[in-house]
Amino acid sequence: MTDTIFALSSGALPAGIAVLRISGPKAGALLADLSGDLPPPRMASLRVLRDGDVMLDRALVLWLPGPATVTGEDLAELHCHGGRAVVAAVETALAATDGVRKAEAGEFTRRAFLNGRIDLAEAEGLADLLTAETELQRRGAMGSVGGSLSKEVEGWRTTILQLSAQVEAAIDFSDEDDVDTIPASVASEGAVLSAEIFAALNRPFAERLRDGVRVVLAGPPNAGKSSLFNAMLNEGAAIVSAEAGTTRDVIERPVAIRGVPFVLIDTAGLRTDSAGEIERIGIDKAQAEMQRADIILWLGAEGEGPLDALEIETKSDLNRHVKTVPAHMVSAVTGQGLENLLEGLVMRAGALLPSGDVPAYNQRQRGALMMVIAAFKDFAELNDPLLVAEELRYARRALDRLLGRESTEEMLDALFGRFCIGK
Ligand SMILES: Nc1nc2c(ncn2[C@@H]2O[C@H](COP(=O)(O)OP(=O)(O)OP(=O)(O)O)[C@@H](O)[C@H]2O)c(=O)[nH]1
Ligand SMILES: [K+]
Ligand SMILES: [Mg+2]
Repeated sequence: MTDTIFALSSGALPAGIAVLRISGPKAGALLADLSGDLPPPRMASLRVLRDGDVMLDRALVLWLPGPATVTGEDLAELHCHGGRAVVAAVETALAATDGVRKAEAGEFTRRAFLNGRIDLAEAEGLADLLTAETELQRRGAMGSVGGSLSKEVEGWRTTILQLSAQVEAAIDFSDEDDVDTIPASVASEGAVLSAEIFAALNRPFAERLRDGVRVVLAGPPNAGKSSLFNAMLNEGAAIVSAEAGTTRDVIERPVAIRGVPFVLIDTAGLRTDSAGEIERIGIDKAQAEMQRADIILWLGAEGEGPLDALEIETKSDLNRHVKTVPAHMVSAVTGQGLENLLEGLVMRAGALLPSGDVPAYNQRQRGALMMVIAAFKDFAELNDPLLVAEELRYARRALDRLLGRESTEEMLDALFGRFCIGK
């Protein structure tokens, strides 16, 4: 029999309320033992919880019989007082029963998946949601949890099944030794599907929301990179001084600007002459960061930075007007132009990040979509229906894997390990 699992599903203790969730075949019996009777299903009831003769707490309890629950199993919830001793006492009482134990990280969600309550893409979205720190990340993850990603993939899967049916019919109706006609519609519909999936692969990746847009501040020594970096973060993270070559190491800070996740990166000033050994290493690192950057703020002489960099005129309080057409003029001292710069970055990030309106695919999911495209690649040239049927099966299986209908234990461990205990 499956273990019955329990965990604290609410936040860290002490807290106003602690929600203990129990899932599995013994959930009902445990609840009845603790609260004296099994309360009516799906209604919050106030009960005194007891372990034998010992009163543990007065709690709001919920009895949610399966399978129509989040885990697909019998479920009970105890809304206790959020003291450490109270929760510890209730947990000890629960664990005393055979076949009942504390849940592992992500185990509730894993059961929901195994019981078909959510598919794998939704579980991944949920993992992202629990770690989301910005509003945009939350909306992106909602796209998976709400099932818009799964719906899109389901649509492709249905098309593949229909194509398979057409090919199977062609095989059935042809003569034994003359199996070489594939309906023209199969090739054309296959090409349309393949193009659609290709377009989806070209959307911004789901990971981009988690990792943030990388903005690198670059330019010669003393251009004011570290000063601007500090001003944008509103903190003194980087050392600023009048000495050229102050910054050596790369300094990076994640920051949410208007709900959009960014990583700001301060780098060593670029120069070839008079740089000592340590500074030289810093310059190499700066150049590597510029390669990786999504957006480069160029604080050096106009036109001397990378082609797609944003020309920034710094120290605008000094009224030097050294650039003819700067994208932004800013002063780290007075804060002039700073808001405009941040606004401009948010606008630029829009094109680089998933919008939340269209599904975004993560690396694992993109791998599956690539396999579908590979299966469709030589479709038009294959005139053996048996081969085409095989390719279609392969494509369908790739989508099944995407949705988790064919998943390995190893992959599940990796995914559900990302969750915290109690989820
Ligand atoms: N007036 C004025 N001075 C600034 C401004 N920003 C930076 N400075 C000054 O310019 C000098 C260099 O600033 P940093 O921020 O250290 O320049 P950096 O580009 O990081 O220099 P390195 O790390 O050495 O490459 C310091 O003396 C700053 O006080 C500004 O907006 N206005
Ligand atoms: K400096
Ligand atoms: Mg610096």
